[in-house]
Amino acid sequence: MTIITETGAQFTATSPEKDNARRPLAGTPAQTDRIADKDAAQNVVRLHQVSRRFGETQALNGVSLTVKRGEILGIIGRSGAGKSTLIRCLNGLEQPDEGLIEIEGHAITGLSEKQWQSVRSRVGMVFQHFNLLSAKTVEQNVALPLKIAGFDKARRLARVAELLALVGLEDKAKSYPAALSGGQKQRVGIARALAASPALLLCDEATSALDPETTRSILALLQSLNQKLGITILLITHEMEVIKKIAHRVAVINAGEIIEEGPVWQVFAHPQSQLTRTLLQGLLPQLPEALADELTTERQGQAIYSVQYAGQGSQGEIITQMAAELPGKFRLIQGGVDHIQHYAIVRFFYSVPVADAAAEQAVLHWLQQRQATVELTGYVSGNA
Ligand SMILES: Nc1ncnc2c1ncn2[C@@H]1O[C@H](COP(=O)(O)OP(=O)(O)OP(=O)(O)O)[C@@H](O)[C@H]1O
Repeated sequence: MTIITETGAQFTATSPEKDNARRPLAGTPAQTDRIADKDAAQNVVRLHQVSRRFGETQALNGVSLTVKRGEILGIIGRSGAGKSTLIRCLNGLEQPDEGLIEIEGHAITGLSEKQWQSVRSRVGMVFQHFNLLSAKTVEQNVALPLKIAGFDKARRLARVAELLALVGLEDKAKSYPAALSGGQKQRVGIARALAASPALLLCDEATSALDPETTRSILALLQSLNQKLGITILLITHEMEVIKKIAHRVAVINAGEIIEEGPVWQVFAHPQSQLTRTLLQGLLPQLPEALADELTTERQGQAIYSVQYAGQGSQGEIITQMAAELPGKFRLIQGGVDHIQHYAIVRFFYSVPVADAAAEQAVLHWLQQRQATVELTGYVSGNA
């Protein structure tokens, strides 16, 4: 049965018995289309209460998320958190048990295979292990989606040349994947993903198989494509470094649930969950190991505090200001400044002798006035 909705979109209702993998989910097509109309211009992706279970494993548990047009959203989580399941639900390889997924305002849950074809061209996919066809040249790999989309040979060749120029591989058109470096292979993967001019690029651990330098160049490429073409990017990763380099917003996923979400600078400056703090650990200054080993909860010797702060412009110089305005009242142990999205993210540790309660209070008061997040880390006997 074909249903024509108020917006003119056509949906073919499939029988759940016949097509279990693509059964319609919550919300009638007309309802979902109304939501779609309102948000389509702003949101390239919208997930509403999406769940997916494999036997006893709840891979996704009520995930709600939007990705705005032109945005780079990073989804970070540990192994088994549900990242791949989420991306597989977006590229049609997996169907949720419950919930709604829209791409550019069109519900993709419950579509027939034929309807899915037209959505598919709006979504490009970049894989961790590139997934290139080894028996085909670079040019042929990139041309594949164009061939499927029905481009004639002349248009295919013109578009492939354009795409290879975009990713900096003009001279590799006739090479085979085996003759390329990992970074070059990923550039081919990106060119192929962009072939049909998608609105959304899904990147599944796109840099995890690459060395740090190549990772940087691929992330720079993705960032420039986002800026030049305005393409929306959703990337999944287990590395905060990747998020920090290119994402505008980040969502942290754990056991199938989004546990934290926000602009990258904010999540770096004020992580809410313990998992986010753990994921950030390698990127933020830490207490020297010898000192961390000595920490106790018993008030004695020196109190050690950690400070997290985000400021714009000269506000990033909080450590030097503090030293100038509170001379002799604290001792800086370790600290650093990161620059993310026009914010200076400052983290440092300082100590004060517990015997000098006035200094301890003065420093705390000074930091609280500046909305810094201050936490007592512990105490050490003697000098910190
Ligand atoms: N086809 C499947 N059959 C059974 N269990 C599955 C299947 N796919 C995923 N799972 C389970 O669902 C959970 C989430 O898996 P998923 O692959 O989405 O996690 P992930 O965050 O991508 O992990 P990784 O980073 O290791 O790839 C895991 O416990 C996994 O074992």
